[in-house]
Amino acid sequence: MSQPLRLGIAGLGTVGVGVVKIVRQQAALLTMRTGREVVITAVSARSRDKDRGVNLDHYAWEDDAVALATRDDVDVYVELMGGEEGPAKDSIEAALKAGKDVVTANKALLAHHGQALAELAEASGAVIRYEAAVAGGIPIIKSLTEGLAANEITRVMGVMNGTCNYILTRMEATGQGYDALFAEADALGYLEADPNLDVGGIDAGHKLAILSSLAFGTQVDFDGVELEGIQRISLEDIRQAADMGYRIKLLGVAQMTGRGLEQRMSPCLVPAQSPLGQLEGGTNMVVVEGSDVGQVVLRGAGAGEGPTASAVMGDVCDIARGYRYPVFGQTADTLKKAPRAQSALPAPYYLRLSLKDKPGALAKVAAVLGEAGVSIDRMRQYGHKDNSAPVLMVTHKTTRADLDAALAGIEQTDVVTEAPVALRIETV
Ligand SMILES: NC(=O)C1=CN([C@@H]2O[C@H](COP(=O)(O)OP(=O)(O)OC[C@H]3O[C@@H](n4cnc5c(N)ncnc54)[C@H](O)[C@@H]3O)[C@@H](O)[C@H]2O)C=CC1
Ligand SMILES: N[C@@H](CC=O)C(=O)O
Ligand code: NA
Repeated sequence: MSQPLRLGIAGLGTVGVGVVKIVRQQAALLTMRTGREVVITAVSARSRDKDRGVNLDHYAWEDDAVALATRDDVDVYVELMGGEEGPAKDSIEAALKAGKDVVTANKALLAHHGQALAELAEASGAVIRYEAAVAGGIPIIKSLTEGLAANEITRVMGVMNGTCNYILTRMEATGQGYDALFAEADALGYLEADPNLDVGGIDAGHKLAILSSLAFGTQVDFDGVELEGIQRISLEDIRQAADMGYRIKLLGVAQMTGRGLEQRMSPCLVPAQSPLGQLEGGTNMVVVEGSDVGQVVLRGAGAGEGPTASAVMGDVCDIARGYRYPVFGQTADTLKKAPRAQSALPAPYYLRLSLKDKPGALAKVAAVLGEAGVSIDRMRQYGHKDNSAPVLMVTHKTTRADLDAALAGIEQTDVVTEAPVALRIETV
């Protein structure tokens, strides 16, 4: 039998503890499947004394992640601390420079520094694996880099943030507000250290940027993702959408067009009975369209201890077996910088407006929409609060550019009491 594969794990939170448990509980299975014993030699986290429900006595302790990453008895550095800068970045760079393979769940880091890290890995002959970084337990990175490698990918889309899907579906099911649901998502281990990354759509945007690189052979371009979070979605929006046969999902879409790479992550209405519409709780779904394979749909747990640790350990198994390929599926020097493009594909939009309750207000809004070339399909005024009158509209198909022009015009009128909520309706 080959030498054991020795892991050094930095970060002993939700994911790190999950990884320790799998290494312990599945030791025989891991050896059988990889032909190598997989062991942990050293660990690191902020607090040594914290009770994490797992016994860490057998492992060496390092206070400093860089020291852990470069230890002689560590073959694979497993970074599970998180953060796009600081110890996560420093320690991964140190590991790569020392020629050690890296496994990480850190999408923020890869979204911001993926290209530089890929170049560093290639220069040192090391690999970086990151299945856990996108859609948790769903093997989407492996699917794109291996199973679908012979396809020209035309589109990648999906629901990629467990927290947002949990909050949106639980709001609908329980009528509760954000605060209570944050606490539930936290208890399930879904939240980022800064939950604004979740509800702001940023975490899902990081994931989409990584998938775009793999799908289209481009350098990761997180700043090119058009981002919108779920913070402005109210229970009222969820109920009105349900009433029309839709559910609201934080949906990411990336596609390469003749004009450039489109990447958008925003709350959208999708048909309630569609596969995306039926996703509950922390479940994610990724849809890939390939030139030869057609459409492939992957669904599973996008966050939480077990699913995320499962993905980390899948990467560890690949390294134990000796699978090695470039970080984004092709060498870093072949990854292109794609021009950015806004979606030109027209779609209907859901609009929720809060109008001043006075004569002529609605007429003014209708006029602005008309001038921008946005026509109204359906409209409903559904009850007054104080001096405002909530109005719901569904537009005919329109481009985002025309809609943005209309929204800007509406905000300039003196008849709205707050910025409109505009959600694309996807017929997926
Ligand atoms: N929780 C989840 O469902 C998922 C998490 N991830 C990613 O996995 C990584 C870890 O996430 P969680 O386990 O949820 O986080 P966590 O907050 O539960 O645990 C983080 C661990 O890292 C340690 N740590 C953090 N900053 C540190 C520093 N500066 N120096 C030393 N130790 C430090 C903490 O002490 C803690 O042990 C993050 O990159 C996250 O985005 C990815 C997919 C799913
Ligand atoms: N905070 C993330 C964790 C997994 O990536 C999420 O909720 O999806
Ligand atoms: Na994954």
